[in-house]
Amino acid sequence: MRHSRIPVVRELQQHGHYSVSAMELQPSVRTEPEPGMFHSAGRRDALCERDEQEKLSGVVKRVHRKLRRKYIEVGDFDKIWREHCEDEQTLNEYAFAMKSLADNHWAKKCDGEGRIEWCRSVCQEYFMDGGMKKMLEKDAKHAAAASGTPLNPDSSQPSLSFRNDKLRLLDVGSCFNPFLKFDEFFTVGIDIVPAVESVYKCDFLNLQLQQPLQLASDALNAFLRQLHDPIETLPGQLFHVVVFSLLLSYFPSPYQRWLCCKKAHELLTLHGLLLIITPDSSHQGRHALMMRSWRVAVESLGFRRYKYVKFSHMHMLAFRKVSVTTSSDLVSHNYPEMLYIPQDFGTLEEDDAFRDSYQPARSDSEDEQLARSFTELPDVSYDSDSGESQSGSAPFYELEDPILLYS
Ligand SMILES: C[S@@+](CC[C@H](N)C(=O)[O-])C[C@H]1O[C@@H](n2cnc3c(N)ncnc32)[C@H](O)[C@@H]1O
Repeated sequence: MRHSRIPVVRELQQHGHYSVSAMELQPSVRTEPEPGMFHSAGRRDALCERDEQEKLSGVVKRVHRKLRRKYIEVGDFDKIWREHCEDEQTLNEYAFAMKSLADNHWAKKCDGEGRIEWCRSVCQEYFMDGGMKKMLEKDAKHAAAASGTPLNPDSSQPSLSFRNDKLRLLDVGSCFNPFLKFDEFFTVGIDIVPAVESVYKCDFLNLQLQQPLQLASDALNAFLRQLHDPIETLPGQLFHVVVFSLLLSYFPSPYQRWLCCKKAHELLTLHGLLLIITPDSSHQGRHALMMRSWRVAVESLGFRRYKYVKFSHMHMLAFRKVSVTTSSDLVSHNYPEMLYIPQDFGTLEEDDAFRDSYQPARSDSEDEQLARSFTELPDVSYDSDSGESQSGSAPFYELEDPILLYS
């Protein structure tokens, strides 16, 4: 067997996909099951699997928690991040755990909630099945109505055809390159710690952006084929899709999340899509204000929301790039701070995507009760949503203090 240059893969090769013991995980705090509890080998297997899943998600959650704690204690994110990126053992354990969760647990039980499939279907609908055209028509109508001029029929026609062309997709925090298997994408997966060889090593926070290449699509694809590992620079306006799947909540500071969204804007072609998946097991209405706040922050960068869906453990958001330049005015608005998550305030909320799947966040009846108590109100501004979006729409006011937004 060829031994990989990637430590995580080497470990997988040496110990097999299921072995977590080699990772020197912290001992599990679960109590042993009562004798006679096992009614069948199947149940015993299920318990073993559950224990292992718990250990793996524990590794992931501990890394997130440690970063947050350090950020609160030290404050200097650059210093903390540098130290974090140098801590190879922790990073390798994390990548191993994440890949094992995806391969051996989420894939079997659909616990990952089909986030990758969701991204794929949004791209299909938007780029291939007329979604983008519909949005551009809607934009043109609004622009005409706002300016009081007649509608120009050419203004809504996208000049791009994706039927025969692959979509260039950048998967940031790719870990195990889940998009590689789809033919419609020319996938570039990047991660601070790749768990598979096809992912390039790259710290997105420190990625340098260059002037866009003025090249035809074939030449841009050729450019991507000859990328070298590690990636330290990329030209702007290169990708049709940028994916942040479970990435933003990794960072302890809202500013880092905002920086990532700003970079995504620069890396996307006009009309390209930014797909954000962020964990949250609570009912849709519970963090509706937070999601409204995210929307304002991301839209301030030159995006417009295209879709929003709440899965039981995640929010799924799609934003389309509607202007080449970023309009965000950092001085008079607090946009970066708007990309907050509950954990920023030292709450005990878990990283919900890594919650042990057998512990529901809330019972169904509690969920229903909450859903009933949540009143739908109309959106405050022009909404480019395709109609599929089902966000809870509490009235949103731009506040300077994100803590107020959260309360
Ligand atoms: C929770 S995992 C998500 C993995 C995968 N996207 C998924 O949905 O299963 C977050 C990933 O982001 C990576 N990551 C964190 N910060 C990063 C950065 N600055 N640049 C690139 N990758 C980063 C981590 O190493 C980790 O693999």
